[in-house]
Amino acid sequence: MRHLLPIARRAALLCRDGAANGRIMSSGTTSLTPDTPPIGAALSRLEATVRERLDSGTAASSYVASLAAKGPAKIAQKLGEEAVETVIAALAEDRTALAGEATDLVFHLTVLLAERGLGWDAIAAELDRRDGVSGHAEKAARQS
Ligand SMILES: N=c1c2ncn([C@@H]3O[C@H](COP(=O)(O)OP(=O)(O)OP(=O)(O)O)[C@@H](O)[C@H]3O)c2ncn1[C@@H]1O[C@H](COP(=O)(O)O)[C@@H](O)[C@H]1O
Repeated sequence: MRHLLPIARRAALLCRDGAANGRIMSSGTTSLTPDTPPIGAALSRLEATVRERLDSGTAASSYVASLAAKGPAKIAQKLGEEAVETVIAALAEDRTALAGEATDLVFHLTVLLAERGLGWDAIAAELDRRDGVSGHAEKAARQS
């Protein structure tokens, strides 16, 4: 179900299932599971595990190691597949599916970043650098 080919079937299932229940938070975002750890802690823990698997995991016992053994192009392909599935879930207005697919997406991005020698600290630094800079203003500065 997670491959690109059956996407139409998956989209139909997602549409049939309809919107999932979600708890609306004061920020306007939706939490499906209360009392979860901060995202930074979750990403750091995942990154540490992924790095350990890339360094010393075996394909037989580790999905990360088995994916890495197929090379960066395969990791990138999986990331692309998960991106498409995330879009499908979003358009199906199924929050549970969207959270699951977005998690798959973030997981595979973590693997790709780590395999390329990057970690979430680099992304955090770039987000921090961009903080408060309007996208419109940044684009206008680029064009002038
Ligand atoms: N978060 C995840 C995670 N999310 C998704 N997946 C796996 O990602 C794979 C992708 O899904 P697919 O259905 O597309 O996989 P597939 O059909 O086997 O893919 P291909 O045949 O196309 O390669 C599935 O095997 C999922 O189980 C994950 N595998 C691992 N993790 C984390 O990574 C850690 C290390 O995992 P291992 O390397 O397996 O020990 C785990 O402890 C988790 O924290």
